[in-house]
Amino acid sequence: MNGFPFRSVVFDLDGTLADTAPDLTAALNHSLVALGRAPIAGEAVRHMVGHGARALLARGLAATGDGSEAEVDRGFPIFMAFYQAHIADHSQAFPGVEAALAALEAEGVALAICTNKLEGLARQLIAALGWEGRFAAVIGGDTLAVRKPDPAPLHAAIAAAGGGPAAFVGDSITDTETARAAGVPCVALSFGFSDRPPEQLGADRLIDHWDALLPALRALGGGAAQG
Ligand SMILES: O=C(O)COP(=O)(O)O
Ligand SMILES: [Mg+2]
Repeated sequence: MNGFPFRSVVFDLDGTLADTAPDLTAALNHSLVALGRAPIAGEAVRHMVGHGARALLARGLAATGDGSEAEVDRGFPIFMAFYQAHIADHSQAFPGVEAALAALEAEGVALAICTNKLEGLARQLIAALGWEGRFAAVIGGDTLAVRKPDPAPLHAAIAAAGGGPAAFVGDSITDTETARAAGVPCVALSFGFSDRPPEQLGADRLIDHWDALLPALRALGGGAAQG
């Protein structure tokens, strides 16, 4: 056992490891315009992310008119084709991510991802950001039969990373609810895509920059962290 309190740390993807809002916004607006809708401002789209591509499209369609399943079915292939072709045109890691991941690796901590992004899209994005092979597990929204806030995907990510003590790092209420349901301590970022004030996420620790992650994890300790 190393001196670090956690053996594995699991990360959310959109709004946590990477600012993917510009490319998600472009894909959503491409789809909306193709269906004869008005585009939506990027700032509004940010807060619609976190439940997967279909949910983002459903929210965008509902905000601009008919949000029925039939409309989502119509728009989904349009969204997917565009997003897959432009998944990392503008998406990038948040400042400090690389240094924090390297510092955790230097502590011998295993890294994993638990996202509601479709696993295929998550893997495509991870490769585009140069992170292929860096994460012991990538659990997406369609990897299991359930997705966040169900605790199963987080448990699966922790198990694939070699087990606990584990902590989860995310940006949304979905992430903090997932962590609570899983009995895993949670650090939330204040600068992600949350649709509510970050102080209301109910995280064990809230950080304003990735530079603060390791001190927050150390302060959090491993006592309650069973994966
Ligand atoms: O909504 C998505 O595409 C996924 O979002 P997440 O990575 O924050 O879970
Ligand atoms: Mg997120």
